[in-house]
Amino acid sequence: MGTLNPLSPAASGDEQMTVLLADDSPENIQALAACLHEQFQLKVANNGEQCLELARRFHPDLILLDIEMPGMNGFDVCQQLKDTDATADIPIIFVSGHTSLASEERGLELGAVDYIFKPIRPAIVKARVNTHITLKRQRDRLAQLAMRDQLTGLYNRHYLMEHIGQRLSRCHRHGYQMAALMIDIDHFKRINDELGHQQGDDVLTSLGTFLCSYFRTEDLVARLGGEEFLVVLDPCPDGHMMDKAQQLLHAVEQLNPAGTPITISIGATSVKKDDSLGSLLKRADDALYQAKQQGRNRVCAG
Ligand SMILES: Nc1nc2c(ncn2[C@@H]2O[C@H](COP(=O)(O)OP(=O)(O)OP(=O)(O)O)[C@@H](O)[C@H]2O)c(=O)[nH]1
Repeated sequence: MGTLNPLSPAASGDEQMTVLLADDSPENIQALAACLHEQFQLKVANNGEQCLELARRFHPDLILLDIEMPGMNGFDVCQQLKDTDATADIPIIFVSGHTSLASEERGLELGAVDYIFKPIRPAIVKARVNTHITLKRQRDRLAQLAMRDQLTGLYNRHYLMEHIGQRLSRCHRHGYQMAALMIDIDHFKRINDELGHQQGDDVLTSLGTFLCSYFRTEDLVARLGGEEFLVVLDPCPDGHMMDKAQQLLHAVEQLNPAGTPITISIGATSVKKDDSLGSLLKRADDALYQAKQQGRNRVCAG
């Protein structure tokens, strides 16, 4: 979860979900682990700081969080997790000896999805954890359907629209350069016509997998639709953009995706201040048009 390039079987429903247990008492950890270890992969934090660190590192599917801990208490941990983009979406269940309604109310107001009283009852812990894990699976699945292209597993145009803004503002704020490559398979229609639509699909899937492995995980690879892909090189100094695009062109010439020789045309553009997704795509698309006009299997800059 949370990685920039997809192709992981996210939310397929088969993978083991991870639950982070945060409690300073070894007895409490043991009691929770006894309820959950058969079903889930468990991570354990013995204090608030460690909980934050493990949440950032492993992005668990659920956190069971004690309130009274030495140092940072559970409320502060919850607040910090919710205030941080990378961890804000992790569901949290408080598990606490504070049985007052005021404490439960505070926990839920901070964004926890549930609150369990100590001493715990195993059946209650299992039932509530299962409910929230099921909801998490369903949420991940919906996000997968909305944000990924179903054929290739790559991010789709909708994902780009939702997420490119963050990348553009980060690049402007920190003053580094990014570039976009719009990639289109040459004469793709012939592959469909001569080898069949299924072979066309296999070529698209194979090229998508290749693009994901070829670029760094920080870069963003998406399928815009049809036989058109977009790669956002993040970061990419201006001087490197054309080299990278040329290298890709040659790599694809050698690739033979699904046993079919192909070439691609690329429209390359560097990101400008005040770019929107629309203006970026327009420049890349115009450059791609030039590459097609000039005979294909080439890169043009826009
Ligand atoms: N197999 C398959 N074909 C698709 C998919 N989406 C679009 N296509 C086909 O992609 C082809 C695109 O054809 P054109 O737009 O004429 O482009 P082209 O043949 O690649 O020609 P140039 O881009 O000018 O080099 C059409 O035949 C579409 O039906 C898909 O998901 N799977």
